[in-house]
Amino acid sequence: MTRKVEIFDTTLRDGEQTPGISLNAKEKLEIAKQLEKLSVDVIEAGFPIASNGDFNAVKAIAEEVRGPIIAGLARATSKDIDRAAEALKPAERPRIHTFIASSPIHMKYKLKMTEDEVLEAAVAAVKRAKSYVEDVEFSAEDASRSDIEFLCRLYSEAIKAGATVINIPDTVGYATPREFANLVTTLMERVPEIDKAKVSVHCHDDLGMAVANSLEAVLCGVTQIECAVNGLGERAGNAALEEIVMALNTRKDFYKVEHSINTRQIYRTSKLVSTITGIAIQPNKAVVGANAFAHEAGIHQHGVLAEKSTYEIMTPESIGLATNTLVLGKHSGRHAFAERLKELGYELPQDELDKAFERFKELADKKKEVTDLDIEAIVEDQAVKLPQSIEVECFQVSTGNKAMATASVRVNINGEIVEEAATGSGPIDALYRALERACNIDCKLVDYSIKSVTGGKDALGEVTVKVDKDGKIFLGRGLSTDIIEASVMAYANAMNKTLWNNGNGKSS
Ligand SMILES: CC(=O)SCCNC(=O)CCNC(=O)[C@H](O)C(C)(C)COP(=O)(O)OP(=O)(O)OC[C@H]1O[C@@H](n2cnc3c(N)ncnc32)[C@H](O)[C@@H]1OP(=O)(O)O
Ligand SMILES: CC(C)C(=O)C(=O)O
Repeated sequence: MTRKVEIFDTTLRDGEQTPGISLNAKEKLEIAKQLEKLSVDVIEAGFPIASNGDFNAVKAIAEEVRGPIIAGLARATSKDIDRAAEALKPAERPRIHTFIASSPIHMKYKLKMTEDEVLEAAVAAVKRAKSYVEDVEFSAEDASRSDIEFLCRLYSEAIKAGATVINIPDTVGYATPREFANLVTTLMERVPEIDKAKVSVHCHDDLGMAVANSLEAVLCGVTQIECAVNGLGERAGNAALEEIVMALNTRKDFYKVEHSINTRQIYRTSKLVSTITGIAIQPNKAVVGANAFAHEAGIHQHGVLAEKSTYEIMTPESIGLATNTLVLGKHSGRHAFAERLKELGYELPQDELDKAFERFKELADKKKEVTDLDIEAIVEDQAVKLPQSIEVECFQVSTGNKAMATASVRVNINGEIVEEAATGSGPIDALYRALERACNIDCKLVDYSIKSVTGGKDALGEVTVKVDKDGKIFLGRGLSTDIIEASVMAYANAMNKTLWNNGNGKSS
């Protein structure tokens, strides 16, 4: 039978120790209910002695959440254990998690206790916890920097005292995967009573090795992993739940273990935790980051369009995400662009598609990401385009609150290059006057409007103008990330139409 690894979620305890997070009982309960849906085996709901608020949160979770074991943390002291027991009273499946540090550094400087005193406190704590609940977890804090002889003695005595779970923490994220595997294996071999308890690990991410260390421990035979959603936790955080679970899933061929997590709830859980804690998820975060299922490069997009597994080792659906995304940007290719146009309902003939793709690439050089609205704007702009008799080759404008706006333009009118300059009440007015002079068209601007077609600082601006020429109104549109350029394009577009109306336009 395949071994099962239990997922002990400590988002609400160690996760809450993330600098800047303080959750109230209602928020903790909401997260706990989502963790229940995620189907974690254990929810460490808090540290009841820490505050009345945390006591109440653990109690509320113990009252309302059914299914997972509900754990409360306690130092190896009577008052902590009594408080934890009190908070956990309503739980269907309570667990008291008691701990004491075992490393020379912690014992000498923090606890000011000898090995024997720590051993005695640990045994007394486990026994006291056991007097309240059947399920007692014992952790030797800073195990990875502890003396192995002492550690074996400590775990052995904790199990004899009634611990049902012994947890091996890499409290300060110091161990390397090989060292941590050696530690776990040594304890498995040398603690005589170890088969009477579940063996757990709790890894921190100070050197970015929390997930790797936890997974190494799985290979050594541990049956519980402690982790937190989005990798939250003290300092650099804990092993990220979603990374561990998806590694076990995706590489089941390698780890060969079962777990109970409903992976389709991962994305929702991650979002909820991020929203409630206010800790944003970095875009390149494994599994749940915004880019985890996004492809930008043309070669990758082409591969994914042909067969998703070319560049996706797990499906977005498996974590509860509707779909992957092909992000259109400067690295994208024709395949992805054409596919997006199709999704947006545009079926363009090849020559128009080529033109639109060219404009898309020009825009992508200026913008980080080209959105659907940008693409629609490009296609629609192209659809209404008449052959251009007037092409603005370049323009320049200078303005200031204490200076007269001056503009110059160079225009190609049916192959003839004309340069002109003008002043105006503002940069747009100056440019429009220069354009009128260069094109020798006597028209009047009757309406000017500008709007942002897309969001962000690098959004496309769309300028629409109405121009009166001999009593007739001509509409012009311009689109650019530069609103001055969009204004020039819009006016040139309207003037171009006046020429076509007069029969002066020329097919380009
Ligand atoms: C590795 C971990 O993540 S462990 C969990 C860490 N989490 C937290 O500390 C969050 C909640 N903590 C708190 O609210 C507070 O620290 C409390 C309520 C637990 C204790 O507060 P205070 O009584 O004011 O003590 P303070 O936090 O300043 O110092 C810790 C005390 O606990 C002792 N202690 C630390 N760990 C343990 C332990 N496992 N068993 C027994 N005593 C311990 C320390 O030696 C120190 O004792 P001292 O007051 O006699 O010097
Ligand atoms: C309480 C223990 C498990 C802990 O949080 C740690 O050692 O990091």
